[in-house]
Amino acid sequence: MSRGGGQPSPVTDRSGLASARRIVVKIGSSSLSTVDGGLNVDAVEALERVLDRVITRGTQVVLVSSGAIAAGLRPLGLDRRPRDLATQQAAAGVGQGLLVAHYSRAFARHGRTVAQVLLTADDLVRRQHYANAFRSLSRLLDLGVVPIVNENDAVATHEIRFGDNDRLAALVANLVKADALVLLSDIDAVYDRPPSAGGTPLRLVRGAADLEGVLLGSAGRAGVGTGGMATKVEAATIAAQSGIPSLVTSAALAGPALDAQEVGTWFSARRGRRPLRLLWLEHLATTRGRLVLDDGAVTAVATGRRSLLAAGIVAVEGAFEHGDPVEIAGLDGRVLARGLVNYASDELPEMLGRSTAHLVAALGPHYERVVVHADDLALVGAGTH
Ligand SMILES: Nc1ncnc2c1ncn2[C@@H]1O[C@H](COP(=O)(O)OP(=O)(O)O)[C@@H](O)[C@H]1O
Ligand SMILES: N[C@@H](CCC(=O)OP(=O)(O)O)C(=O)O
Repeated sequence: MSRGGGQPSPVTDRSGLASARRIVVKIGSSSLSTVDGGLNVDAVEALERVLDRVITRGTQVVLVSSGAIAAGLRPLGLDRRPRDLATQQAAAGVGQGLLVAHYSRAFARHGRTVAQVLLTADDLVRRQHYANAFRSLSRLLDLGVVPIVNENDAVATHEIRFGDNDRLAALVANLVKADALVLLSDIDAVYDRPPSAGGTPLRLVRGAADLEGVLLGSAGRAGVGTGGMATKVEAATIAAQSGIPSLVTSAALAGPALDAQEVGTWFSARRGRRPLRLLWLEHLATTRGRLVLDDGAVTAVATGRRSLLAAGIVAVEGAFEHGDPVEIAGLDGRVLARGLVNYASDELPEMLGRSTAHLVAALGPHYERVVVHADDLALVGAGTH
């Protein structure tokens, strides 16, 4: 889904943040937890003070807040983020309520109401679901409510999880047609190497070339954050592909950042933008298998942007159903695209390498000629600018 009417974001550099119409602000667990693992109520209140000021001057804010699992640790007697899914779900179930209770109290100090909005990946990629999520979030904003979004961790399974809220925030920014995405963490900027290795902050990222040689490490505080800087840069890239610029900075600098001061790392937006479904396919979908193509089919798909026909497929790997996401690779094993497949893995082997004329003769005139339609194909790295 593109931004409203395909209009580019009016925010082109940091200075635009001070007058943005609508922004998505994401805050990570590392900024919301105390050193000993509890929920940092001071941090919740500090963020509320900044956001209240921004909303008062006329910017609509959708807050994507992590911290459910972190907030659930202490009540469950856990001293670090659990590894297994069931305990993560339990911690999130306990922590999410506590987290939103703190936000409700904090925003009430300035007479504001918040709404908890829990999303799964499905809510953002299936057309009817995202229309629903868009309607709900838009209505909340129009009513002056601050939506507080998180992944629905208590029920999310490995298959359907975003796993990190950085990318969730980028998709939400696309969904609500935000002017900018602000990612708040425990570090003031993206550095050219992890902080343990020193390094210098990047001020501006215009595209992939500005990230060449940059080392993005894992989460800073063991047992709290999840994705580290890599998922923030990926989120900023997804947003850029949606025509939305991003700022990565620390929660401590949220005030100056939203007042458009020169802090953090600014990712400028790309001009063209891609539909939400293709962004999901390229960056988020869990693939179920792989189609291996001959060289001609690789060229047709990668260069010609053509649909994939059975004639160009030489092997099928994995077990998948009709409609599942699959990897599309060349004979050398390099993945060139991801796509939604029109056949199940057990239907394909007898079709491989056969021409369309042959298949029509064998399977009848109504058979689906295309194995992966061009509209359902996301070239890997295509959005890298
Ligand atoms: N190149 C880098 N630049 C900045 N931070 C980095 C880099 N590589 C790794 N990091 C780490 O990423 C951490 C932020 O990620 P994370 O802990 O997942 O934050 P959050 O909980 O806010 O999502 C920083 O504290 C830092 O230690
Ligand atoms: N949804 C999870 C957070 C996942 C996540 O991305 O955390 P973080 O890397 O701290 O932003 C939670 O609320 O605990």
